[in-house]
Amino acid sequence: MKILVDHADINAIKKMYEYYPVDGVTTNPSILKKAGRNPFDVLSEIRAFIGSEAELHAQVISKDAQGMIKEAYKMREVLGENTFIKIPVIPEGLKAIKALAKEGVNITGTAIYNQMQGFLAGKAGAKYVAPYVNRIDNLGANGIQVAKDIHDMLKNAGLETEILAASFKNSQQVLELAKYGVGASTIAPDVIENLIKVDAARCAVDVFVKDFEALCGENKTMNNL
Ligand SMILES: O=P(O)(O)OC[C@H]1O[C@](O)(CO)[C@@H](O)[C@@H]1O
Repeated sequence: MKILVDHADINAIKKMYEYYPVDGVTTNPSILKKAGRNPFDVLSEIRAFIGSEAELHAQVISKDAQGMIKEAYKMREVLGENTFIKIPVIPEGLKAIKALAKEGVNITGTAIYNQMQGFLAGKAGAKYVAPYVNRIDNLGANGIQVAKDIHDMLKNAGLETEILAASFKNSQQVLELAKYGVGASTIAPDVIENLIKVDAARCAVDVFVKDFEALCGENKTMNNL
C-alpha cells in the first residue's frame, strides 16, 4: 500500500519524508486554506521538494466539467505530469474524468461516499478513487466496508483503478485497509505518527540500552567500543 502525506505544510511534509516510507503528497482546498498562501506557490514548493517523479494530488474547484478540465490542464502545466488531478465524483466530475482520462491525464476521483461513485469513477478512467473513510463513518455507515467494496468491484471488473483511501482519523482504519491490500492511503502527519507510537517498544529499547551500558559502560554504543 502506498502512503501519501495528506498535508500542505512543507515542514510537516519534510518531516514525514525524513522518517517514514512515504510516496507522495495529497492536498484538497481545505488543506490549502490552512497554508494561507497562494495555492500554486504552496503546491510548487511541495513539488520542488518531492521531485517530479513523486505523486502530487491537487483538486479542481470548478463545479462544471469544462471549468474542471481547464483547471486540470493548468495544474498539470504548472505542477508537472505526475500531478493527479482530484475531481469530485459528481455528474459534472464524471464527465470531466471521462474526457481527461482519454487524454492520458492522471485523475483521482474524490469526495467518494458510496460504492457506485467509486466504481463509476474507475470505469470513467480515474487512476485512483478516494473514499472518505472517516466521513462515511460519521454518517452512520461503514467507511472501511465502502472502501473494501469499491476495491473488490474494481478488481472484479478488471479495472486498473486503485483505491486511495482518505479521511483517516485513527490507526485501526489504516490497518484494516492495509491488511486488505488497497493500493494507497493518504494520511495526515499526526495519524501517520500514531501508527507506530508504541510505548512498549520504547520501553524495550530503554532496557536494551541499560543492559548494554551495564556490560560496556555508560554512553557506550557499537560506535565507541
Ligand atoms: O475528512 P478529512 O480529514 O477532511 O479528509 C478528506 C480527505 O479527502 C481528500 O481530499 C482525498 O484525497 C484528502 O486530501 C483528505 O484526507
